[in-house]
Amino acid sequence: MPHHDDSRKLLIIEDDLGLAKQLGWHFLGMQVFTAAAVDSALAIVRAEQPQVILQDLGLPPDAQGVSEGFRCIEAILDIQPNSKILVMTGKSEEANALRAIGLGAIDFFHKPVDPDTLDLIVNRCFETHRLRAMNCRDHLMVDDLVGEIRTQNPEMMRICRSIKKLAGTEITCTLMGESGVGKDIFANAIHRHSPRKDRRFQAINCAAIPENLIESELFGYEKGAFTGAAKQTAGKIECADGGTLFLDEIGDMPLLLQTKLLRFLQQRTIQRVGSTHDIAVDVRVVCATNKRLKSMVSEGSFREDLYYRICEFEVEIPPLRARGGDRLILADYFLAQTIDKYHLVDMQGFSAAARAALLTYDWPGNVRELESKIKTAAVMSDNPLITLDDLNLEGVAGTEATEVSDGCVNGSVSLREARKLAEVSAITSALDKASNITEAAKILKISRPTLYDMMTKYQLEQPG
Ligand SMILES: Nc1ncnc2c1ncn2[C@@H]1O[C@H](COP(=O)(O)OP(=O)(O)OP(=O)(O)O)[C@@H](O)[C@H]1O
Repeated sequence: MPHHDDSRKLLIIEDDLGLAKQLGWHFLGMQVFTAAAVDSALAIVRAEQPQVILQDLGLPPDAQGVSEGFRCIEAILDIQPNSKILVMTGKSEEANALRAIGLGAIDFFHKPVDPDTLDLIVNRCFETHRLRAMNCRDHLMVDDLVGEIRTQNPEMMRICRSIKKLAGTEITCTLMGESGVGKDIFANAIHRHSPRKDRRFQAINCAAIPENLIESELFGYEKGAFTGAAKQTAGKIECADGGTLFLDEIGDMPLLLQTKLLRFLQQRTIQRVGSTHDIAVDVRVVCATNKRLKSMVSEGSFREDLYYRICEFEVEIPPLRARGGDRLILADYFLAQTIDKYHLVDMQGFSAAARAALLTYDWPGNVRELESKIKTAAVMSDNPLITLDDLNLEGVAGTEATEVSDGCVNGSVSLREARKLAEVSAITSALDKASNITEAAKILKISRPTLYDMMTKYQLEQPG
């Protein structure tokens, strides 16, 4: 008698009742549910949340076709994105199986299936589900740490943990990284998790203020200090007293002002323009820049002493293209936000080719670019699934023939696209789980050189 494990729930979606029963007997060791059509399957998914689903593609009323099978995969993943769906197909249905993987199924096998192979695949799915659920808990934990930051990337999670620790201190830190990687939201997170959270978060974009105004903006001025100084005015630093001062684009601060800022950071006092009176100000300083400050120091355009003063702790936020599966997590997140905001009730997600492109595109504008592409695509798309064309990615040709009617995708993604998507998803998820290439290659059961080749081919980055 096999050991019975009630925590394992398996749903079999199969309209051949004989086969469904036979499969049910095979898995006596777990809770098994069966359904013969999409609606009854979805009802079970909602009520029981099975971790693993064995699904036939030919389901009534389209038992000879695949439209119901595909609809079922999408609807299940909509309800429960972490479901592990295994697709059962006939021998000649490789293209459909790959397309199912493109839609989010984890694997497929041909009928009739060898019982030992079936056991292996199903057990592996339960294990993958368990690991993913653990990862998600970790993700939620990090989410809780830093508010709206969405990530499952190990390097980003490490950064989130550092930020949490850093927040409780008075250390002056500088966030580095390309434009749009999320420096602003990290700066905000530092403030919200600090003892100063109930006081002001005062942000200044040093690149956005004309050079001749920065000084008075930062330090304030006395009445009559210059033409137009009609009344005594406190500067941004003074206004931040008790709270956090966020100096964004610090690399754009003019040299002369750098000297004045350094003096403030050393003495913690300011003098308004037109005054020699020192005013003590108690602020926590956080800086951000997309410039290479160290090179600026060597070139003489950034003061070395200021560099060391603001970089007591340096955080390098990786570009989006180096964050593996985060691209899909963030894409889903921004899509959900847009659906909510604009009540896009018919919008269901991304087509397989669009998902593949989300993972392989370089995202030079990082998260900001991703956010704006997804929002525009969701609002402008005429289809329930956002297509590659809708995303309008520079240098990526729209090669998708996706026809949509009645909420079902009838057109097909080319076999090449589906294979690419399956490979990219598998590689990024292995890279996310593994701490190095060797481990990732092991998970994927391929050699390291092969993995390197594939990463180069799909422009995927190494784990941090
Ligand atoms: N991990 C994340 N999770 C959710 N939203 C994010 C994440 N990272 C960035 N964003 C969003 O992406 C957009 C750009 O982020 P942000 O403004 O923080 O980037 P930045 O690095 O400060 O850019 P810049 O250097 O141009 O100022 C914002 O709308 C932000 O909310």
